Amino acid sequence: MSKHGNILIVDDNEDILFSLKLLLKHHVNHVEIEPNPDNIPDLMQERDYDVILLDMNFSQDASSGQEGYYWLEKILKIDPQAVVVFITAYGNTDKAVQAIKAGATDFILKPFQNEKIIATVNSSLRLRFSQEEVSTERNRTRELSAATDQPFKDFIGVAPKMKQVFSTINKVAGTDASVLITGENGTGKEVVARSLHRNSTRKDSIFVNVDLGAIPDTLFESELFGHEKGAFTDAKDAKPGRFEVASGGTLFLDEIGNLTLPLQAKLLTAIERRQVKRLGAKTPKDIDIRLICATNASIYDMVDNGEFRQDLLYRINTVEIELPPLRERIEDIPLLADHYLKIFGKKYKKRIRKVSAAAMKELEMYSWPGNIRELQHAIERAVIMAEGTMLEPDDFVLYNKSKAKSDMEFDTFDLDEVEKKVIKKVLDKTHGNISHAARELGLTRTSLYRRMEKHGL
Ligand SMILES: Nc1ncnc2c1ncn2[C@@H]1O[C@H](COP(=O)(O)OP(=O)(O)OP(=O)(O)O)[C@@H](O)[C@H]1O
Repeated sequence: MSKHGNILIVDDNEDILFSLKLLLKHHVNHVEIEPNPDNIPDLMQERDYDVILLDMNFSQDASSGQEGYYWLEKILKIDPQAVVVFITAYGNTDKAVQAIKAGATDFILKPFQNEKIIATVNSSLRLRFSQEEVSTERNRTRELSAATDQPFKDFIGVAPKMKQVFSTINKVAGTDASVLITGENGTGKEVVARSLHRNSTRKDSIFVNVDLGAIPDTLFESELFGHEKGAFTDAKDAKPGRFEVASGGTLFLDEIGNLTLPLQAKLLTAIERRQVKRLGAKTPKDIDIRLICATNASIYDMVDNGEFRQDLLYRINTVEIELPPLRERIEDIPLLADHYLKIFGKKYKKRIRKVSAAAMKELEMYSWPGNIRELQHAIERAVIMAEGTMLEPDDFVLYNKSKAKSDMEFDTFDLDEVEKKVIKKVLDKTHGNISHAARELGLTRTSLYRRMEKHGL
């Protein structure tokens, strides 16, 4: 047994107190004994106890155990993670079940068997330490997610495809269904995952984000499932995995397409069994997570090519949300540009009213390979560079700007072909809205219809 751990023993029988102290003091760091349960709250204020051994029956009420329950409740109120082991002379299965239901971890029977006491205290300490690791990891993750949630939590979109996304989020957020979010880089997959969590019954619990693309294969298991101390050379301390930390909340696995086939098999087993086993551990732990995955790869092609397991795909895609690239939601560009203009104007203390009409036209024409993230950076840079009160085309440096025009570059000068291409492009942009398309093209609706018919559009 380790010499770690502080133990508090509360029993009105002084003989028991002294014999337990004598037994345990060689095995743990500190043993405190206390005959009067009224002093428990003060003792817990003074020191952090890892395990509390608590008598069920104090003198006034000899065998019902009611006093034990009363003090158990008090202890758990002070420290909901407290590990309490009952001491009782009247053990039977019913009592044991009742005690565990009430929040006790275990119980030991009088008369004592020394080995049994040491084993119980030892496993209770292990439980306490592993709870502490999980809660330290949780706090760390919570701080990180609070930081990433901060500046850009608004979720903007009026394009029909985005309305569909919002409606799906509303329908599935409250369920525990697994969701697969697909979309190019920077289209907002993580934003969607966070919104699903925020609108779920798990919203007061944790959201844990794991970027599978950033974890080397060799660390995958220990990162996701955790490890015990000494499980491998660098495992100096035990560490809970992301699954354990996320238990009770939502686990977001980003870049799921990056997993190798052997790792996919391990992930599938964990999802199916709802259990994970730390590296080096003997027994698995139950986990309760809502799983959200995301990918920018065409996962169905990967299944066809044997690169992604079909059975895993079926486990993770109960509901699918497809995020459109920014170039297919042009009407959102002015809204997003405005949104980020406000944020960065404030950040850099610049009074910039708007994006000029000429600049906005360029933004709308650009293909945005990096999607919203690229737009965000473009606006940030423009805000920093701008000298006037409006963002002008020259304030923007768009990556491969020529790409902006690529749709409008023609490999023919045949006027008919060029006309067909232009009309098609405008119809795409207006999502087939004839009135809007006609207005953009400077045509009447009737003449647009006539031209569409001519080109078979
Ligand atoms: N609808 C939206 N409204 C406002 N901002 C958004 C929206 N969608 C995404 N963003 C912002 O765009 C940036 C990229 O979004 P996010 O990280 O969610 O994309 P992603 O698809 O997960 O990217 P990657 O594939 O690279 O992980 C973030 O800063 C996010 O706040």
